[in-house]
Amino acid sequence: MIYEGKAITVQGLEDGIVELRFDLQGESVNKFNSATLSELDAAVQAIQNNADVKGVVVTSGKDVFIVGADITEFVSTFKLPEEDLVAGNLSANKIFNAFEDLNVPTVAAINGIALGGGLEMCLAADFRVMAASAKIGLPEVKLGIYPGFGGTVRLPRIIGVDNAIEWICGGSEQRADKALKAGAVDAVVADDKLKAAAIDVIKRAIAGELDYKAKRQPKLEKIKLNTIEQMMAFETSKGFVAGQAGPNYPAPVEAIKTIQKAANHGREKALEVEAAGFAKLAKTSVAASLVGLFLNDQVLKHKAKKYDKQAADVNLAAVLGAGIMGGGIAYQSAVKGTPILMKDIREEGIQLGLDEASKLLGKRVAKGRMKPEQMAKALNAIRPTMSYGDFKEVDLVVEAVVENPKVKHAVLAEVEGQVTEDTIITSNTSTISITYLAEALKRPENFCGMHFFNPVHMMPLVEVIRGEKSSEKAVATTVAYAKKMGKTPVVVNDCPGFLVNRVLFPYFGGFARLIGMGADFQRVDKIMEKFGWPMGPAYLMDVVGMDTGHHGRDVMAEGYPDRMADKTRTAVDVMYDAGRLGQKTGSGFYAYEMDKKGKPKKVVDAKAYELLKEVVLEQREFTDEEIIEIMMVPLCLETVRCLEDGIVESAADADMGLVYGIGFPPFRGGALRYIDTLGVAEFVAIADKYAEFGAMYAPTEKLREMAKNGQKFFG
Ligand SMILES: NC(=O)c1ccc[n+]([C@@H]2O[C@H](COP(=O)([O-])OP(=O)(O)OC[C@H]3O[C@@H](n4cnc5c(N)ncnc54)[C@H](O)[C@@H]3O)[C@@H](O)[C@H]2O)c1
Repeated sequence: MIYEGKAITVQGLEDGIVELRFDLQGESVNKFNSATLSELDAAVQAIQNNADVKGVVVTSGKDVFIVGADITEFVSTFKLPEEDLVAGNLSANKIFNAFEDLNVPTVAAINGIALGGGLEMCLAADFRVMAASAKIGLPEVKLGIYPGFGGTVRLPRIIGVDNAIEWICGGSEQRADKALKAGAVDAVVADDKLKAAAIDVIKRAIAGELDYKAKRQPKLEKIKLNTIEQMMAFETSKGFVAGQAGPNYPAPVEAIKTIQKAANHGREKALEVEAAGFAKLAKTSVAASLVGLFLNDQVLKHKAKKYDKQAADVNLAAVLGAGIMGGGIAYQSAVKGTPILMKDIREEGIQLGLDEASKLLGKRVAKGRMKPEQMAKALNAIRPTMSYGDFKEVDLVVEAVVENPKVKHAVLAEVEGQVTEDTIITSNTSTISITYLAEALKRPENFCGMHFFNPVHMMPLVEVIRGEKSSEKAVATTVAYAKKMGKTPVVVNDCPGFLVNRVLFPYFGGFARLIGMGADFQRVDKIMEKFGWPMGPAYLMDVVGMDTGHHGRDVMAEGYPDRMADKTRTAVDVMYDAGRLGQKTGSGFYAYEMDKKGKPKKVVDAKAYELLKEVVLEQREFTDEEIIEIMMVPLCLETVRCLEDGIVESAADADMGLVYGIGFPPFRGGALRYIDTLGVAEFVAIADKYAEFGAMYAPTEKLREMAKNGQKFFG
């Protein structure tokens, strides 16, 4: 054994060839944490000091090569001053350089996945052999940063600038065939031949058949493009990538600028350019938010896993109501492998649900993401019915009939009489209290909320709502079924609107207030879209449907009369009364025309402005910033209340619910992260500016305490 650490070992194989093996003790995958990096330093030195070594094969003892950096370490690292971050990257790079500069040939044997720092390790080797099933990539931009272990330097010098920009700015994983074609790897072999093939490459390099020094040289030099070629490559891609990423995600464009700035330098200087740009990105609030989001997602996955033990199997599900939601739920369940009965009381309802499912499946087939026979199988897994015939076999029911408490009470009691004593019954209600709905049931312990978002196949969130009497088994089974459907479940406690709608309605409340004070809804939409929302509030209301918004607002007003009951008629009342329900009726705040692809396209409609005059009570001037504040403060404060009231268990649950459920701008991390970014004290001061607007804008006592004590939601 030449070197033995907790993450890396180096030992002789045959004929002077050594194996440098990554195998992080106590973990299921290899990660490039700081301890592994120090071990790499020591391992490379041990190889340098051993005159018998003739070649190095880098392998992994796990199913994957290296999944990337240990992102949990980013939180504290990114808090360091910029110059310390630069110094940290440069000293890490010294280790990779020392490996690259070994006076013997090196090869990486890539199995499973090699991402981020994992791929950067491979790029520092002379040769790369890849298993056919493996994937490689540099996904750092997804965290608001770019590669910092030499990826922006080595990759363009290996696969060319255009390819490197595509890989780094897209952040996606590349399959072996694409990696080979781009020249990122030298060979692709069957998975079980990987190590043998890598050893063979090293033997040929030792024998002089393969010139490892010639292979190494371009990585040490400037990029081989002349001035005009460079301009073409960099300037064109900058425009394109900026357009794709949008102004709120700076990392991809910064990556291009870095490659460009370093293009005419050799390795050492180029790495300095990379480190400087990396440190700048690491200090942005975008990086903090996206890293936070990644870690919050891990927290949720971990929590959901804990429910596995108590969950019962769901081999057959049923959905009541084949409407917009019921059709979507049936599709999602079937596509992910759980057969489902779809019951409605109307024949045409069932047909609509089936049509929607086959349309979605057809799209997947057309995009090559599904084979026709898989489509047939999924369609067969949806069993339409107008009776309770097979309900004795059902493990879990999702009730998705109209949002009316009386109808829901009747339907829930009816279905309870048709299923077994163990069947879990859930409701997809958007706003009605689960504890209240449970009053219709003989076995309320078997009941909880399972709140999907529209469109079901696209939206990642499912709120699982624990009513007062819901058993852990009911919650656990629902969480497990949501996971099986490919969704991210967040468990919340019961209250009107649960987490997501409880928070969303105050946001609409802010919107109503703005309209009442004379703000132009189109301007509000534009500002909020620039802020990062997928659509502004007026457009969103049109998509959700004015009837849903109107009804939901009433339920919320009843639940939280102090802050959510409107004192005057609002823009939504006006639209609703005029029958302008939004996209579904062809007009709402906007009018809708069909574009060439048959999708509704919004256009300005003077009639809407005419109608709104009734609710415009004054004419105030607003800056863009004020509009953002008036919209965001109520949403953020309600999120704080949900946390304080124990509706959500943690800040991570709350923020992920908002990002996954209503498309809260991911680069802002969620409502609580947004407050942290502004500073709790600054946020409280902003809210206090609007004290005249009443309880919806009033910070809680606890938040004021946090502001006073300099506390944050995330450490
Ligand atoms: N549409 C959304 O954006 C959305 C989002 C989340 C949750 N929800 C909730 O999902 C539920 C359904 O909403 P939707 O938008 O799909 O409504 P929808 O009107 O499109 O569909 C309701 C369906 O239920 C059927 N139905 C009525 N009574 C029934 C009964 N006794 N048995 C079986 N079927 C019956 C109707 O025929 C209709 O097909 C509501 O509780 C709603 O609040 C809706």
